[in-house]
Amino acid sequence: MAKRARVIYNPTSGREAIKQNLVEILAVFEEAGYETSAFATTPEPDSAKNEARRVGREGFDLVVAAGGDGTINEVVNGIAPLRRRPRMAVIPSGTTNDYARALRIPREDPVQAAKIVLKDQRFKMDIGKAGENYFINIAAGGLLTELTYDVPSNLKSVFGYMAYLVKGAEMLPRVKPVDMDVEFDGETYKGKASMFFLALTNSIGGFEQIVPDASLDDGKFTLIIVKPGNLPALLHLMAKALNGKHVNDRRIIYRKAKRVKVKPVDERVMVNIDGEYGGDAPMTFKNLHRHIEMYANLDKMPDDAVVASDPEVQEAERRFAEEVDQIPDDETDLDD
Ligand SMILES: Nc1ncnc2c1ncn2[C@@H]1O[C@H](COP(=O)(O)OP(=O)(O)OP(=O)(O)O)[C@@H](O)[C@H]1O
Repeated sequence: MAKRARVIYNPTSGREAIKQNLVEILAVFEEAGYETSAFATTPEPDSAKNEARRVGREGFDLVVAAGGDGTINEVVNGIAPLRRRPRMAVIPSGTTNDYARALRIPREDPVQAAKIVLKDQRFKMDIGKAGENYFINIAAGGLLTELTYDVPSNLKSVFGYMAYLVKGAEMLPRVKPVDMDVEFDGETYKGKASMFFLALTNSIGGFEQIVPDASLDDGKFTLIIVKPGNLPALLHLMAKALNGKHVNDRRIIYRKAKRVKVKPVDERVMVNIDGEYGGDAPMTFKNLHRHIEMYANLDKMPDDAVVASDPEVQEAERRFAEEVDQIPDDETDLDD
């Protein structure tokens, strides 16, 4: 029987880029040997997820998630619980496109993104399970969580993670460290933390240095716990994170872990999963090793200058650096 592919696309995302190129995109998957059909998502919740699950159950061989990060996350959530899971491909058309960045898939032209399938390069990617939800990029609690809800989406789209940082500088006085127990692969952190995050890729909001050594299929999350600090201390840490120098900073815990449990002692901690609210802690996070087979561009590409070359991101970086520069060094110590 011919291999079957379903392109699940968000007709509204990225100025309708996918919709406008749909005929060509379908032709690419046909050329790759798939009998290909398309499904346009609707505004109803879980539309992409339900369709992905349906075709997965029907035995389709490939599901193509075409849209923004939200659509891709839904497709993953649709197929992740299935025993027999179809392969996945990604055509980015949203604004941040973190997954496409991590998979080195072209982000400007959806037809070029589709053509990655013709290289026939695939690998089995780790995904995370957070409570009952699945994620492929990041789960976070504390500062980052609040920021994601507060940053207007147009700002988020232009500046990516930089927007979180700039906005974060304004919000930090409101961010209270929370007492929590974090268990990770037999170790425990007990104490106050400003934020924690668990990353699967090294691309978070278009910001590639936060997890400089992330591997997509090592079976482990990169866990970062940010210990409490005053406003300048945290800003300083973020400035270091801009060039990946935070990994050995004593104000954070930086570990690889397969299983992480976060338990706040008595306060509410909202958990952000791939950019959306995903429930409250206590929550257990599991790394599902090599769970989804994914088409990617596995050729070694030149070091990504992508973020740095974006003038808007550069401007955000400059503004952020200015703010951090105004902080006297002696204020950057921990206040715990
Ligand atoms: N036909 C549609 N009409 C209106 N909204 C839709 C439709 N299909 C999906 N949506 C909504 O689009 C959202 C998902 O957007 P998606 O992540 O694909 O793109 P984006 O928001 O442009 O990208 P990004 O997340 O990268 O900013 C979901 O909230 C979903 O309900």
